[in-house]
Amino acid sequence: MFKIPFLDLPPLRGAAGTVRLPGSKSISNRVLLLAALSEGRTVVRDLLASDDTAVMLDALRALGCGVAKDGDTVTIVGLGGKLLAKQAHLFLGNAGTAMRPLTAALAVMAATQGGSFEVSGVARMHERPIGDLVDALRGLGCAIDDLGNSGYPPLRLRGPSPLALDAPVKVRGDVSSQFLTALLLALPLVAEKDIRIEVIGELISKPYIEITLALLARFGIAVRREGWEAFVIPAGSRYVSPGEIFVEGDASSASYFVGLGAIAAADAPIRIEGVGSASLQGDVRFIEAAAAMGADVKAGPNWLEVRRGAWPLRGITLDCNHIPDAAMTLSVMALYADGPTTLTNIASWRVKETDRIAAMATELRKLGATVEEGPDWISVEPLKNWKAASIHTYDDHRVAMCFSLAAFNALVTERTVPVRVLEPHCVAKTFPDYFETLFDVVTARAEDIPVITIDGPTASGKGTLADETAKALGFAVLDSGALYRVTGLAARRAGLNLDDGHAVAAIVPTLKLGFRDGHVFLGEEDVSARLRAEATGLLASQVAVHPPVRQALHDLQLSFRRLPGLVADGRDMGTALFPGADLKVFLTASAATRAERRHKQLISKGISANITSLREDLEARDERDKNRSASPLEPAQDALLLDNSDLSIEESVTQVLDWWQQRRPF
Ligand SMILES: Nc1ncnc2c1ncn2[C@@H]1O[C@H](COP(=O)(O)OP(=O)(O)OP(=O)(O)O)[C@@H](O)[C@H]1O
Ligand SMILES: Nc1ccn([C@@H]2O[C@H](COP(=O)(O)O)[C@@H](O)[C@H]2O)c(=O)n1
Repeated sequence: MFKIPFLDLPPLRGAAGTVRLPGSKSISNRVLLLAALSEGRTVVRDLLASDDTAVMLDALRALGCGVAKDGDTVTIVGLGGKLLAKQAHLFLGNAGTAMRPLTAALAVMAATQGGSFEVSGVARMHERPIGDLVDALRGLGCAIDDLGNSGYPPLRLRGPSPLALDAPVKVRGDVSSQFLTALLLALPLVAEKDIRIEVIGELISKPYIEITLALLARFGIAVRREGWEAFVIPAGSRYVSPGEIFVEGDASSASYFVGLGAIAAADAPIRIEGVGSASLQGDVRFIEAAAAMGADVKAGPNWLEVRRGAWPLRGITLDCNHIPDAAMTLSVMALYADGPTTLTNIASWRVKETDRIAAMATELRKLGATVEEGPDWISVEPLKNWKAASIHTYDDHRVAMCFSLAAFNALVTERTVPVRVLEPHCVAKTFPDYFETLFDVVTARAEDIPVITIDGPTASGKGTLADETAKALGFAVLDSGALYRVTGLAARRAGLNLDDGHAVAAIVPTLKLGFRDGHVFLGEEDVSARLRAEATGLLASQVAVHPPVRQALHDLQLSFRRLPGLVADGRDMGTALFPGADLKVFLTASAATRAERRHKQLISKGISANITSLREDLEARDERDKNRSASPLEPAQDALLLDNSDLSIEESVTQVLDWWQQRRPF
């Protein structure tokens, strides 16, 4: 996950490949609660690992459930409907799928078994309505205290208190379908007689209720549905664990890749694994909306293949009540259409993680789009004159994921712009590795992928500065010195004459190099520590003088230029490898400072060293690097010089990030 303040997406141009979706959020949290209410053990496979499931799991632990995690499999030992803990304070973040059902289940259990439970969340959760559910539960006889504003969390659920289950339980269905879901999940716990739930108003988001009913059936509860107006939980209902259950991929998350295929999969399709025509989730019907806009979609039971069909996309007008979450994706696809796109019946957007109608309208306008909005609709015009924009994400995962599709503006305009996504880690709510997954299947022109080069003499701090800068921007790192070091080491081990450039160059293609978690592998051997030895540095500078060796390493170094960007450190990054780099830094420090730092570095690793000979070695290495004919160590003409003799690491990084920001259009 990109845990950084912003992520810049350079212009993207194509897409192809296979994406495996994370588990559905809606199914994951429902299944966890059902497993917790059942008796015995339930093995839940392919569970979504995200913020929302994490708060649910924490809550279940606090209530006394057994929870054992092994990768994306979680085993729950349920309560069998009996409260083990009679008091708990449950923090539920911004997870509506945890807040609403837990409120109902705990209110009902506290009423019948006694206890006191507080449920709270982040500030936005305390602005998300729950009053209709609370009213329904109070109507039943549950004792619920408002701990903040009436009608919103936080709440206290306490008991015992007598329940009146003879009359129908009434709940509004026109604000959030989660209120009805919460009652459907909670009331089987007390269904000694038939319990009838009646919906007031037009029920929205019906497909989510279908998920609830299907999962209830898997756990032994056969709810009788009377149209969408009434639901009857049969007398004697009892949760029975299915033993093992698989969570299907998240259909709402699929929408970004369906949109991606429609916009950018011009040659080969995007294959999406984990949802398909047999999916329980209503958002799978997003494919119909995407097809109406022009996407070419094929569907199997648990997979989708999407490629570009009509281009430009077609503007549409669509009632999106059945796909409220996925529909947000359409509003960004609309930028690539041939006419306006109007999405209606989306009032629920206003009470989600943020006011999504306002958020989408504001951020689309930043890109230059003409957008109109109403209480329950949004209309977006196609965009021709794109502006580089810094997209605010409102702590809303879907805003962040949707706007990644704006990075394909190169497909409709000559004047391409990058897109900055602020706080990209908000995707952790449902799809922590969203951007990594996206980068695996999209393509950009190499010259569009930003590069920062950091060249300079030995021990000036290039590697440290490159690592920290890359971390701040989410970029990859090329430690080109490591490639010369590994070549020198391998040549020495092979007994080669290091003055024979052709012989040394010939072993480069045979090296079985691996780069994993910041370590360098030669075959199966982790040679990272060996490479950092001073002696290996000297071997490196000996082999680095040969043009054939430099040529042999050339393409390998270029291959590090990957999305979303690269920081490359070495001696000739700005002069030879990336002459068009967006920012070039030439980093220096006095020889005395550098020798002192290297000395400290070695001593801290428990390696004894002599500061005078270290200084002699590094000066000798610098001399050789400066005076060789092939790509000598020298600043590029357009490099910015940074002498960090008197700067801390943090100050150096801040300087480079300032220079970088000055070059950005945001
Ligand atoms: N600005 C700085 N202030 C203090 N110490 C620093 C600074 N920059 C780097 N260092 C320290 O100096 C040492 C050498 O830094 P680093 O290994 O990054 O240099 P390098 O230029 O990449 O070296 P080489 O050329 O040998 O690969 C490290 O211990 C690092 O923590
Ligand atoms: N772009 C580069 C990088 C390194 N070298 C040579 O490798 C030696 C080791 O580099 P470190 O950065 O790991 O210290 C260095 O002294 C150079 O001779 C190079 O030529 N070009």
